[in-house]
Amino acid sequence: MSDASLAALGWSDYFATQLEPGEIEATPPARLCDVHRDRVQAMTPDGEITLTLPGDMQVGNLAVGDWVLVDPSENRIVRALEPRSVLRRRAAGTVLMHQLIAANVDTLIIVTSCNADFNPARLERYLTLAASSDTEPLIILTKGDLVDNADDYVRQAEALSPHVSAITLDARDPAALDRLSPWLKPGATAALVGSSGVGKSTILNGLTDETSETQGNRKGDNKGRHTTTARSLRPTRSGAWLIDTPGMRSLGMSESGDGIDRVFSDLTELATTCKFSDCAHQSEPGCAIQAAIKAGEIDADRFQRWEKLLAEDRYNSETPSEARARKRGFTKKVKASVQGKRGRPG
Ligand SMILES: Nc1nc2c(ncn2[C@@H]2O[C@H](COP(=O)(O)OP(=O)(O)OP(=O)(O)O)[C@@H](O)[C@H]2O)c(=O)[nH]1
Ligand SMILES: [Zn+2]
Repeated sequence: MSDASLAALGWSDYFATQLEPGEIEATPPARLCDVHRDRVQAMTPDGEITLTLPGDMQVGNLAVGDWVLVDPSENRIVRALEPRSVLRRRAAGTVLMHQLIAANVDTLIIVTSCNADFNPARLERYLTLAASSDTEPLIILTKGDLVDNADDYVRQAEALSPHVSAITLDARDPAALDRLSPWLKPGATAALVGSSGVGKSTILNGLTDETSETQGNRKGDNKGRHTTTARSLRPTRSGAWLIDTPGMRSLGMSESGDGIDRVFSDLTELATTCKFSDCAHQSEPGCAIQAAIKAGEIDADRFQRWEKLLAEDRYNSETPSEARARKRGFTKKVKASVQGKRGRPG
């Protein structure tokens, strides 16, 4: 197995540095392309394999996109490598739990359209999701062909945060999809999120090719051997990978963590210069936020959306017992304990 063929699957130094000497030969790496309750599928430079889990490992701790080390004699996972990024959602239950949706995603492609779906608050939530999961956000504004002012939408989208790129296109036009190539280099991994009907399937189908030969085929092997195209991790024609699972498509934005601080880094920073450290940015004397709004330096609507996201994040990060306590009226006490948890991993 060559480093080049592993790199085509998304392998990088980030994973190589987690290995002990000799480990890569004894227990070769594989990348998960399908995670089911009873079975895990993985890609290797030699094709796709079905893996079993060791007794002390639960399938819930694995996600599509993860790298694992495999005992080749039994096709059994030995251990999972630390992912570079993780997308997760809050799971229903009595304690605060998370469900893993995808691992090792480089770019979170946020899809919206240049019309009724365009909504700054919704986009900020997705940007927050990208920031809290260590993925790079890219906003795609579809249906640019249906409006005269597509560039206005691009400007509005890029104004949402100091750290975002946006492009507009007609998702049905294959030539337009070529503009995504900087984010879809060989070995790179992307995932698409967005409301129903904005064009996610159109983009996915435009970038992938069901009949293309997959990794198992080598040059010179003309036997026509085709490995099954992975369903959840799909290869693009440019050699990148797209994660497409039902969980990914319906990924909400309830778990924001420190992502909000990163998307609104300019406001977070400005707030540290308010006179009072617990300033609510309403009518306190010496409030830097209100002063900046008055001076026209920041947009009042954006400030309101920031406040709303922070309040929602506090609410969503409550465990059921904290929620009961809040409802009983111990608001202050709960708030303090919930705030202490912000930004904690998993
Ligand atoms: N004019 C135009 N139509 C588009 C564009 N992108 C998507 N469409 C159309 O919009 C409709 C919905 O697109 P889909 O790709 O199915 O949307 P989706 O986001 O996958 O929707 P769900 O599967 O419900 O999540 C289809 O009829 C597409 O042809 C675009 O850029 N321009
Ligand atoms: Zn203030």
